Amino acid sequence: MGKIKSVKFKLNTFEYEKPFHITNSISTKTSNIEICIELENGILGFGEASPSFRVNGEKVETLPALESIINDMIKGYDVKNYRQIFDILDKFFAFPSIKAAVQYAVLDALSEEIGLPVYKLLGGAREKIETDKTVSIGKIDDRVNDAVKIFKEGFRIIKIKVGENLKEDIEALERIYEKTKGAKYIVDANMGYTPKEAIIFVNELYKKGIDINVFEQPVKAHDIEGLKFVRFHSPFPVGADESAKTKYDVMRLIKEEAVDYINIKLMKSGISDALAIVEIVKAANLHLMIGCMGESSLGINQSVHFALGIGAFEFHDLDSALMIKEKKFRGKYKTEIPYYIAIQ
Ligand SMILES: C[C@H](N)C(=O)N[C@H](CCC(=O)O)C(=O)O
Ligand SMILES: [Mg+2]
Repeated sequence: MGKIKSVKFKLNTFEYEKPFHITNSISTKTSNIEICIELENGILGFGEASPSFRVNGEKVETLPALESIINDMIKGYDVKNYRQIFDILDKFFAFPSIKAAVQYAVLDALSEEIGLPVYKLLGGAREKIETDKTVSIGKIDDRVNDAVKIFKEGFRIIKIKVGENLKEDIEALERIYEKTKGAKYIVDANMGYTPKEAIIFVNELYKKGIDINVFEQPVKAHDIEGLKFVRFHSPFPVGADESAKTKYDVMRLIKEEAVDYINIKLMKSGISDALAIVEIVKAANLHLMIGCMGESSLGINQSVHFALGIGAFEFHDLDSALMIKEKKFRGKYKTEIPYYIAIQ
């Protein structure tokens, strides 16, 4: 029987290879909750929550308290009826990373039970996706060296963090562009600019002939008017990340015509809202990318299967597992830089 017998939580901490510096935040480690669902027939399903206090107000230390509550609420449900379980987990909207990880563990257990990979359960749209890799904020020389290293490693989409110093950001972009011609760029300000600074930034780059594929979250999460202002004064597409957590956020962003791209992260939305957001964004004829927080390979596995299954994303920013020290790779996919490839 595919009925849930137990749900177990385990705290795992991973060190970043080097400090991960984005606007107003420097991380040296990431602490995640591993979820293991055991079915009555002994089958196991795994997921991982990588909570973000910065984005969702989730503190990792508080999350183990949910273990017994979630057990009480979903024990005895059959994973074949996973929509019933998703509806229950939707009530944990204040803990989106836990919602994501438990929802994924349910799909993983079902996948093991019926012998079909999760990406096939979700639609099997693609066999391969391309990821970017990220350059942190830092001294200009370090940012350029990091970008060149990433390019030489074989990545052709480079994510560049900006937002703490407009002048240095412009210089960094100019020098990175000179050394990585042929690459595509996602530039992420993580809410660091005012709307006016954001416009100066993109127009300076445009004048220098630098093309940006997505200008992600230039301004504060709740400044929807500011986002719209940037969108309509920017030569490049503008994306929402911190502004786009739930399907309701995304409906508002579309209504306000505030962005071109939505960055879906399972850690902000869970699987259930992420599925809804995909359809809403497609219906609005806008663009989708998928991103991550500080997931290890166990958590990135979730987004890889989601992206392969759904096949709707123009960009995949799924590099956190490439940025941390991990003893054992836990993904059910293959990595051939810059690609993540399905395994049957
Ligand atoms: C790691 C990924 N490339 C990334 O940049 N994610 C950030 C958020 C990460 C975090 O807050 O821990 C983003 O897209 O803003
Ligand atoms: Mg972002």
